Amino acid sequence: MIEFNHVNKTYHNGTNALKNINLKIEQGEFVAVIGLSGAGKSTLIRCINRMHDITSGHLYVNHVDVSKLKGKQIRRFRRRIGMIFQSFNLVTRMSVIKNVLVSFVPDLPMWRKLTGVFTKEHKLKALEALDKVGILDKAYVRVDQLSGGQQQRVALARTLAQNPDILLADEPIASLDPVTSKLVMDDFKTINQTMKISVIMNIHHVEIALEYADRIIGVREGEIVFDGAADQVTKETLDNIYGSKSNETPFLAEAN
Ligand SMILES: Nc1ncnc2c1ncn2[C@@H]1O[C@H](COP(=O)(O)OP(=O)(O)OP(=O)(O)O)[C@@H](O)[C@H]1O
Repeated sequence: MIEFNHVNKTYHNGTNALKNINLKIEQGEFVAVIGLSGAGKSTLIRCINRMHDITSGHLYVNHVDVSKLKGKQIRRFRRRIGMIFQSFNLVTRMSVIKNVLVSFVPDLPMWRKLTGVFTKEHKLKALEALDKVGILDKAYVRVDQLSGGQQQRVALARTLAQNPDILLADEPIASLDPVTSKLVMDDFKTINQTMKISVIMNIHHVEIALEYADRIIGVREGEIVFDGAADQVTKETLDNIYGSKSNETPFLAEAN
């Protein structure tokens, strides 16, 4: 479970990115965080795995007080929380399987990871993770020979190999075409449903958020202005989250 208790986040330049956030996310939920650019979505997600420190309040992940973690504890804590980025974060000159294998040696520097010798068991686990996202046949292909959607699936497989409880995804489909985006979202959904991994995703495509997520959190100027089931989201909800800009945004036209 993830629990925010009166959480505030102020950056060094004085930007108040999160204001009194109170939130509980149970294990296995699929949550989409939506809102305008600059609303605080990334900050919200990145506080969960301590990529950002909160300024005040309490943030618990599986009853661990995240702010109290130090050094090695943070690295160990992050192993159970996968993170997927818009830019995939892969080593593109290397094979797909090597990119997945690095997840087994999280504490080594990247050069040691990539030159490291891996056990047969690690290789089998990596292949299994690739199979789960449907790209087993690409295991020995260089990443730079794959499409964007396939690269995002490699990133997903690398995260799955870590055996996470939680998957944080920061705009995972922002650089993908609509068809590929759906395929990647299908993977997230399957992973969420079959492995009971919580998915917390920051996403700009509202219609996709409503289609795939069970729960929608609407953020506006650092505050949660909506928190409810995807099927409860109305045009008024979106107007409240996006303000007057909602009418100008084409992807909102399909909602409701
Ligand atoms: N490292 C930082 N230092 C200072 N201010 C920051 C930093 N990161 C984000 N901010 C500010 O905090 C606020 C929230 O930013 P955040 O990136 O969380 O928004 P977002 O909703 O994810 O936006 P986008 O959809 O454009 O990624 C914005 O005003 C932003 O300018």
